[in-house]
Amino acid sequence: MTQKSGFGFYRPGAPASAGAPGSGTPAAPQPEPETAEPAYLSADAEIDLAHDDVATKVNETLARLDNELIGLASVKQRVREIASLLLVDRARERFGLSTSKPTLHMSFTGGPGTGKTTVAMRMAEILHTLGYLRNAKVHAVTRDDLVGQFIGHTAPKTKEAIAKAAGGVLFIDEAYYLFRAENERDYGQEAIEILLTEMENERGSLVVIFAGYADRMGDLFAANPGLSSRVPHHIEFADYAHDELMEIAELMVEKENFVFDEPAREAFDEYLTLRREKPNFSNARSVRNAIERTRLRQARRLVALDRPITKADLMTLTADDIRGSSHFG
Ligand SMILES: Nc1ncnc2c1ncn2[C@@H]1O[C@H](COP(=O)(O)OP(=O)(O)OP(=O)(O)O)[C@@H](O)[C@H]1O
Repeated sequence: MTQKSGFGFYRPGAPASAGAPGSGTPAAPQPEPETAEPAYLSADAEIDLAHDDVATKVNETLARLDNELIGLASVKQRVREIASLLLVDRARERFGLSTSKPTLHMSFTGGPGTGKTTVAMRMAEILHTLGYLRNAKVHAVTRDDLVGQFIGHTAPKTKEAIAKAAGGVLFIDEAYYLFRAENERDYGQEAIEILLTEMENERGSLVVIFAGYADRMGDLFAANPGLSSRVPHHIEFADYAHDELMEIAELMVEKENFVFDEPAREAFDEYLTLRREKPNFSNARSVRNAIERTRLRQARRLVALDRPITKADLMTLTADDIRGSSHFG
């Protein structure tokens, strides 16, 4: 038989549910509860891992991740693996099978605009659904939010950021800036020490994700072995290939109820070739910015038209809208 009850996250050691309140008749003196033994499932109970309420919600989030992000096959695979591990842990706990509490701190390495923040948001949802986090919030910070300029300023700043993230995810973007090899007395080290303590103490209610370029993150972990040992999950985000960036552009355009006509598609393809060679190219973020500027040029073109406009006009981004970019200059 498939058990369908009690899908709230069940932690061994937590008191068993008190059950329904009384029927209204005067309460007879209740015997002392014997022990607060958790109500584990019986050995012959079954759990439908693929379809119970929690698994269904997790699968919905994974499906959303699949649909909203083009490519990233290995990232999606890693997220799926972590979710599966936690679903199985949860099932084991319900049978009273002891499982060590997982450490869920992570590093997301990769260039800008490769989807790290978006995946962090979905990860937070999954961890919340599975009961590992109290909420699904991601509090994103950078060095400046954690490290002060003067002595005594760093600890309160770091603690405040941790307090804001409590119960959810603390996402530290460009985390390697916390470590400055050239300056032993840099206050970043103080922030790292506090993070380390809180990552251990708050294991059940805070997940820290360190994000940034892989090589520089490697330096941070190499210089801080204590940090490295507390971050067991490493997920790598590759730069997108040209065709993936085209697909990302099409997806973004479609989501906003726009279309590229065929010449616009060709123009955007050329734009990408030019833009990728220039400095500060930021993968999908650059694509999003380019589309926003294209929309500005479309708007300028439409308001200048000396004829009434149609729905198709409002939806269509043309080659001219794209070729107005300075990158074609
Ligand atoms: N694979 C993808 N498919 C579709 N959209 C994507 C993809 N990757 C990123 N995006 C979009 O690009 C934008 C930037 O992504 P995101 O902020 O997640 O990246 P990031 O790696 O955290 O970047 P940064 O470090 O620059 O903040 C977002 O609008 C996101 O939705």
